[in-house]
Amino acid sequence: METKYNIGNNNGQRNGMHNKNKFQMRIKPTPILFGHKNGLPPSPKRMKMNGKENKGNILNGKPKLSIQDQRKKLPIFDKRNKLVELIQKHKTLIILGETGSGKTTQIPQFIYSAQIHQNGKIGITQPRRVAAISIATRVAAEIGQGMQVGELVGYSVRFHDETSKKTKIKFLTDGMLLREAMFDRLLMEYNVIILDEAHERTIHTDVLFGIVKKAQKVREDRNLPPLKIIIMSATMDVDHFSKYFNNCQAVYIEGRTYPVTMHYTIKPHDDYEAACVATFFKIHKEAPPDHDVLIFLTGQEEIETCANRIRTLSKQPDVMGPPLKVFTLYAAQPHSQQMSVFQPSPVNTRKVIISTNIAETSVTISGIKYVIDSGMVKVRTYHPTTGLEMLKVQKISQEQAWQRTGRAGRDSEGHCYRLYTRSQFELMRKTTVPEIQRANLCTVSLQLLSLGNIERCNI
Ligand SMILES: Nc1ncnc2c1ncn2[C@@H]1O[C@H](COP(=O)(O)OP(=O)(O)OP(=O)(O)O)[C@@H](O)[C@H]1O
Repeated sequence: METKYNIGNNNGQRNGMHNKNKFQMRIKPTPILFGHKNGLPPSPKRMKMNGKENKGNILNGKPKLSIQDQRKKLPIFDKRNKLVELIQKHKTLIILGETGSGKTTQIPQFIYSAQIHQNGKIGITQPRRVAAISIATRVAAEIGQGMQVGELVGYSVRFHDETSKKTKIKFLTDGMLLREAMFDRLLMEYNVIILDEAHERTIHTDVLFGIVKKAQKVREDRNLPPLKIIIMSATMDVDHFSKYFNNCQAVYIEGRTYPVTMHYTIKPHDDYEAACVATFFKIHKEAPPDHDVLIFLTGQEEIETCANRIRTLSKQPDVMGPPLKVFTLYAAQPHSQQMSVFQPSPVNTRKVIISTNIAETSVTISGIKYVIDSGMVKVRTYHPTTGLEMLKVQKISQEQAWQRTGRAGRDSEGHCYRLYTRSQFELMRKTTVPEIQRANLCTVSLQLLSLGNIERCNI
């Protein structure tokens, strides 16, 4: 089952890519085999079973279920009572569940319905604003009854606060919670704090681990309302986190929503941008029009170049495929442009989104059937000797690869094309280097200083 393909003319490409052969690539669809312990993706057997269960719920590749029925189909839904019981029992809990199993959208609602928050707020952190806003919007829609974001469910991201006195379920970026902690280090507004996507190990989340742990202890010592802490991810190192939180309990939610078929390249190749374009056109030629595509690249320039190539090539007479809408997604874009990727594409039109790792975790973009993973990411690195901060393009970790895969298979079965070989994947780091080990710590040190968490600081 090998497919060889090439696409035509590639005018205007970067890096001297004027050779048609550069667009040739062989992709071998290979079912992936994984043993599973720490929240890594499921075995093919289980994926198949889930596929069977869910097949009848798809219409032209899109779910035909009501939003409430979609909730009920999530793997997490029938574990609700057990989860509520565990959350009630433990002051700190780690929850692991496969991507798309329903952790982020459902657990805050379970806590709210069971009144575990005791009229305080439930705060759920996200590493990125796009995720915080889109999830708050989804949860408000799930609660329904004409619920608007900013009422019971709200969000707070830099320069934008969409909450009110009524807000009990508040999604916020980890940076915003850190900022709130500078004004109230015991975080008294919240009775439950969920630190989501813990595997990302952003500086803000790492610092928050310490802040919430301390706030919990001080509140306990002073007989103040208790603070419950929940740490969540699909791909984290449970033992490590459990040890940090005094050997707290961890629970694993089995099952994913829809199966994702994995495809690895047979041979390594050295131009991932060209490979992304070639893979996209293979899909574009063969897949039904309502099957949308998400491509992971590293940064703005690369993404815009790739978007322009796709737009240009799609207009060529010898390129087959339905009408196309090309979107880009990266941090420097205005908010409205970022959120436009969530708009459904017109009937019989394919949507392709080319994104940085903004779309890597937490985000559900309805209609995405295919993920193309370049295997690369741009990261901020700090050189202590020169004092310079640089953006460096490097290979992703296995954790990140699984998160990218998890952007497909959320509202129907999906495919993930990894533009690296299986052995290259196996050579990748298992986990991502925590940002705190590679970034400039000046800002965060000052924040901690203002919190009184650093007693002497020789900067
Ligand atoms: N905006 C949305 N539109 C359509 N479906 C959505 C949306 N948000 C969530 N869903 C559905 O809810 C499911 C659960 O999403 P949720 O974000 O809770 O999963 P998760 O377990 O937190 O995943 P991850 O670990 O990838 O963040 C998705 O797989 C999808 O089926």
